[in-house]
Amino acid sequence: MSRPVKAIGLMSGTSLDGVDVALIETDGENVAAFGPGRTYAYAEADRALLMRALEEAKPLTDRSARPGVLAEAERVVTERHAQALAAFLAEFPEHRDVAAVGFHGQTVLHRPEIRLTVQIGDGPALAWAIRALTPAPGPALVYDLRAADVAAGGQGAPLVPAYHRALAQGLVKELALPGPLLVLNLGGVANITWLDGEADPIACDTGPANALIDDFMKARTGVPVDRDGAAAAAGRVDETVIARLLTHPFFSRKPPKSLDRNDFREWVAVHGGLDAMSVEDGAATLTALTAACVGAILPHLPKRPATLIAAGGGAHNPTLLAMLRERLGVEVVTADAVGWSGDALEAQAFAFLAVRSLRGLPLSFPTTTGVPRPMLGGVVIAAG
Ligand SMILES: Nc1ncnc2c1ncn2[C@@H]1O[C@H](COP(=O)(O)OP(=O)(O)OP(=O)(O)O)[C@@H](O)[C@H]1O
Ligand SMILES: CC(=O)N[C@H]1[C@@H]2OC[C@@H](O2)[C@@H](O)[C@@H]1O[C@H](C)C(=O)O
Repeated sequence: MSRPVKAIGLMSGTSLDGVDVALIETDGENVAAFGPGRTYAYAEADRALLMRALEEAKPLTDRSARPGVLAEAERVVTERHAQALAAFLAEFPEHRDVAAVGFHGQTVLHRPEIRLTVQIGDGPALAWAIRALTPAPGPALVYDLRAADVAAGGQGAPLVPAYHRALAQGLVKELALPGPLLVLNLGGVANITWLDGEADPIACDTGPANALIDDFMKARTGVPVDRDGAAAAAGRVDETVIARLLTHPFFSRKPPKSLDRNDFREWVAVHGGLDAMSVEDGAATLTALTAACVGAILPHLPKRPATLIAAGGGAHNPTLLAMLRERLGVEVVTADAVGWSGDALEAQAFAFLAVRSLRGLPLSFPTTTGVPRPMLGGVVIAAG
């Protein structure tokens, strides 16, 4: 192992729930130690602004353009990240000597088929803000981590597989979990990494995870979450709807493949029949859809996974975990149960990727994003 450094990852995911901040010690190949992780929730007004930004980003063709509300959204995203980092370093002053910060930003549009992915968040402005929070020379900041992959013809997502692989190496040794492993992130969108010993990891997005559930719950109850899957547990799954929704051509495509947060919104609005369902039945059907979409990836994998490790916010939803067990017929464990942090995993991954970027190591691979060759990535603002 090269000398590990302290790195912080900052992630604002597709669920638009807040800014995740996490610290790890890493050399970009292995993880020497996990530090703390925190989520700083967006206020309702910020969330509404980001929702509008997603709408207004739809016609973008230039990834640097910030028309309409996007300029304000970028300013707010940058400010919330600076505030989140300030709060984190105030709580953990012993980590002000951090060497690297990975800044994902907020994806507002993802169209890899036209080589376009747009993450808002002003790297130079955040680097400036970080200078005031850390002793000189301060950390290097790495941002815009998806652009190079997409420009080279890759999907630009998911990027966490390199991190999943690093973590799984330790796990296989320590816990002797039966493989192959499937690491499942249940954020706004769901993505998987399939890991089998020395084989190249296979990764892709699988379909919606919480975004559709959150939007449905917000529209029907005013609260954008089905807390602990309570509504879904009380409802009845409409299997006809699930079967109809799974006819979308995305599900027959082999990995690598990736999604925009809202790719299934219209499809579900047209084919889901949710308006006619009770809150419980709608929640149950959308939760089962998430599990069924993960099931739909299994035929595309070289070998059936023996263990599924669930991470991301959806891992807190016991109804969803039960549906995954039932539909996939695999052992389902949570990331926390294997000693990882399900809530901090993505932010940790961007800390890890920042260090990889600084060391000139690839972030993505032909089997994870479909990029033609292992790909470097990230824009670096050096310390000092
Ligand atoms: N106790 C809970 N019960 C049910 N759902 C929950 C619970 N806690 C979190 N969630 C869901 O998890 C979501 C947040 O997940 P997470 O933070 O992993 O998403 P993200 O990182 O924003 O998304 P992505 O991984 O797609 O970028 C919330 O929007 C909510 O729907
Ligand atoms: C374009 C984009 O931001 N994609 C996100 C999104 O949220 C989950 C899934 O879709 C995943 O592909 C990706 O995030 C994770 C962190 C990734 O790149 O691995």
